[in-house]
Amino acid sequence: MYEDTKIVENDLFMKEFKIYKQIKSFDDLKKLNQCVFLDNLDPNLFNAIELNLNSLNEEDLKTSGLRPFNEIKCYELKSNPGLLVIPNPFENGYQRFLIKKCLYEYHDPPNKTNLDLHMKRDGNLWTNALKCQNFGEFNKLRWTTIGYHYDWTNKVYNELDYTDPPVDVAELSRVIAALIGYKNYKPEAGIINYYHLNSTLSAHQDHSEKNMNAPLISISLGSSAVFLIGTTTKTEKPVSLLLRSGDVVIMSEKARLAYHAVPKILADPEIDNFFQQNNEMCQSRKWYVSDQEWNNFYNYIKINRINLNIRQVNNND
Ligand SMILES: O=C(O)CCC(=O)C(=O)O
Ligand SMILES: [Fe+2]
Repeated sequence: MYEDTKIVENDLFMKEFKIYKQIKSFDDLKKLNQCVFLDNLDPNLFNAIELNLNSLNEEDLKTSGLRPFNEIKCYELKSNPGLLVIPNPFENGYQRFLIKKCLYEYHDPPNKTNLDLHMKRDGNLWTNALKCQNFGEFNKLRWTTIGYHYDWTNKVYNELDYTDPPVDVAELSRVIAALIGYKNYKPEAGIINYYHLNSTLSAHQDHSEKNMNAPLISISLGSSAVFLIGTTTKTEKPVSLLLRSGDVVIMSEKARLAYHAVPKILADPEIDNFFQQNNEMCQSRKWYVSDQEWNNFYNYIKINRINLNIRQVNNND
């Protein structure tokens, strides 16, 4: 999925990728003055998209850790129709839970990780990480697959290699899909990407899914990423978006097959803001993560990024 070795003449996507890869800090990024920050969207670049509760009710949003309906905003990038962004729609504190799940649980067998390609598991990866300085082998974790496990060699989803996606991820993605009008969305596969500050993800299209009509839903957690979103050709200059913890990107319709990439991960000077929780309100929620428990997850996530990427693979009957 991630390899796109096609050499293209006049590759403007690559040109941008190289510019952003060299950036060292948030200040550098701001000086460049080209990357779109989602907290202050330029109406010349984005259209507001009307969300719809459709078959949902406020309670469905609440159980998925989302804010009340009227507080969730969605925008479409005018230059790339179908590319939607939902700037952090989560309740305060809910991101702690998602991060905990990605670090502690979602990589457990039968889910697969890149580490399984060359080592046998010996207990839970995160429990082992905490016994080591600086998380030890856990730093080598690059991806976990859920649902239909992706076969990276043959670039297909393996029909026979399926485990139900985690319920919280499945429910959350169904709710997000419904809000943008996809009432029958089936979250059938997912990739959880784990990035260090010097990781990159090169330009690619996600075209292994049989179903190209269902949107691809992507949730950013932890450190920030410069995300490049282009069109179906690399000869067009991509737009760069800064994705911060909690931001949701949706690739739908014409943007479903757009080239995209992550040239840069940056430690976010405002990262603490995304994980604050109102303890009185949150303690009753099933997703509550106490400050004490949060500490180790926080130490990892302040210098790493997690991306949860959910797809429908098959066509609806
Ligand atoms: O990390 C991201 O934001 C994008 C990940 C991605 O494109 C993928 O997993 O296919
Ligand atoms: Fe992708």
